[in-house]
Amino acid sequence: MITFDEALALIDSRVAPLGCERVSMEEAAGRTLAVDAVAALPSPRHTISAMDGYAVRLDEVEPGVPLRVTGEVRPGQSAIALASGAAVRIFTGGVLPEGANCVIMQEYATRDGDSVQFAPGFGPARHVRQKGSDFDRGDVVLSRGTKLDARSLVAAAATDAKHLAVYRQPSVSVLATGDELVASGSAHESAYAIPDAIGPALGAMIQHGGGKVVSRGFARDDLPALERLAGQLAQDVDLVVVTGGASVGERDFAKPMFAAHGLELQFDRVAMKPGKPVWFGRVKDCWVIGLPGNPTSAMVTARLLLDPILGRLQGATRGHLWRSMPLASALPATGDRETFARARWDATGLTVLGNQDSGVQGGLAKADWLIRCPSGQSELAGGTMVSALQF
Ligand SMILES: Nc1nc2c(c(=O)[nH]1)N[C@H]1C(S)=C(S)[C@@H](COP(=O)(O)OP(=O)(O)OC[C@H]3O[C@@H](n4cnc5c(N)ncnc54)[C@H](O)[C@@H]3O)O[C@H]1N2
Ligand code: MOO
Repeated sequence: MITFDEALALIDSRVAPLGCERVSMEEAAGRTLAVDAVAALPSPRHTISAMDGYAVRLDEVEPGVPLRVTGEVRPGQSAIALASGAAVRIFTGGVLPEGANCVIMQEYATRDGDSVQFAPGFGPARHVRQKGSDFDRGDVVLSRGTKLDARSLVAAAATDAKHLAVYRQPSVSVLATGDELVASGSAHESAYAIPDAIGPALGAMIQHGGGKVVSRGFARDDLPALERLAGQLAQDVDLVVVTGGASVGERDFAKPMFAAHGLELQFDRVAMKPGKPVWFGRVKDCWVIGLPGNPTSAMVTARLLLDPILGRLQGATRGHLWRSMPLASALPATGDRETFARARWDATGLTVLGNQDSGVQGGLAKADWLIRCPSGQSELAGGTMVSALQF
C-alpha cells in the first residue's frame, strides 16, 4: 500500500495534459491556460485620472484663487493639452491632459461658469494612474497553467486577447455501482434501496474541477454487464470515475469490470483514512479512478486525488493549497493510517466534526475543511496549528 504523497507523485508523473484549443473569452471560464497571456496593450493604456474633478498643474493651484476652465475630457476621448494657469474638467478614466500632474476631486471645487477655485485640503494624493503602472505591453499577465477564474478573466480580457489557448476539457463519465442504489427520489419505493448520494455530488465536483460530465449513472453488481459498460466508457471518455465495489468482497467488481479491457493499475489502495480502497488505473487512452462507496470516503478521495487528476489533464501547475490553521477543538489521536479529519471553520478556528465515520452523508454538508493528520499523531489540543485543505 502506498502513501497519499506517493499517490499524488504518481498522478503528477503519469498524467499528462490533454491537447489544447483556442476558445473565445466567453468560453474561457473555468479552463486552464495552455500558453502565457501576453498584454497587447499597457494597463492603464494612457496616464488617466482616478477621480472626477479638475486636472491642474499642482504648483499653479492656490486655495481660493480661480483658474480658467479651458476644456473637458471624458474616458475614451483623445488627449488635450493644459494651458498655463488653466484647469481642465476631467472624469474618472479620462486621459490626463499634457502638462497636468494632478487631479483635484470635484468635492473640493467651486465652479462658476468658466472658472473654478479649490478649497484647502485637497492633497496630498494626486489621483493620477500612470500609463502601464498595472502592466506594460508585452508583459506576461497570466502564465500557462493558470485556471481562469473570474479574477483571472479580468486580467485575460485586459490584455485585449480575442481568443485564449486553453487545455482541452477532460470528458468524464461517473458510474456508481451497487445493487442497493436507485436514483434519489425513488428509494422509499422499496425496503432496502438507498439513494445514490455520490453521483450528483461527483458531477458537481468534476464540473467545478473543469471536467465535462458526459454521462452519469449507476449499475448493478453484475460482472458481465459491468464489463460491457466498462469497455464502452473507456472508449468514449478521457476519465471514468467509478464508485463502490472497491473493497475486497467477492461482489466488489469495480476493478474486475475494467480488468477485462486491459486495466493497467497505477496504484491500488492508499494508506489513508478514510479512503483506503481508492485505486487508479488506465485502460488504453482512458484514465479510471475507483472511489470507495462510503459517501464520506468517496468525497474525501475525490477532493484529494480526483481533483489533482483533473488538474493534471488540464495542465494545472499548482497542487493542493494546504494552509496552516488553528484548531478550535481537540483533534483526536491518529491510528496507523494518515487521516484526513473533517472539520468546520469559523472565526475561532477549525472544529473537528463529532462523527468521523466514513459512511457519513448528512454531516458532509458541515465539513468545509480537511485536516491532515500524520499517522501515529497524539491528540492535539485546541489552539494548535494544523495543516488543512478546503474541502
Ligand atoms: N473486509 C473488509 N471490508 C471492508 C474493507 C476492508 O479493507 N476489508 N474496507 C472498508 C472500507 S475502508 C471501505 S471505504 C469500504 C469500501 O467499500 P466499497 O468501495 O466496496 O463500497 P461498497 O461496499 O459498494 O459500499 C460501501 C457503503 O457505501 C454505500 N454506498 C455505496 N455507493 C453509494 C452511493 N452512490 N450513494 C450512497 N451510498 C453508497 C453502500 O451502500 C455501503 O453501505 O469497504 C469497507 N469494507
Ligand atoms: O477507509 Mo474507508 O474509506 O474508511 O471507509
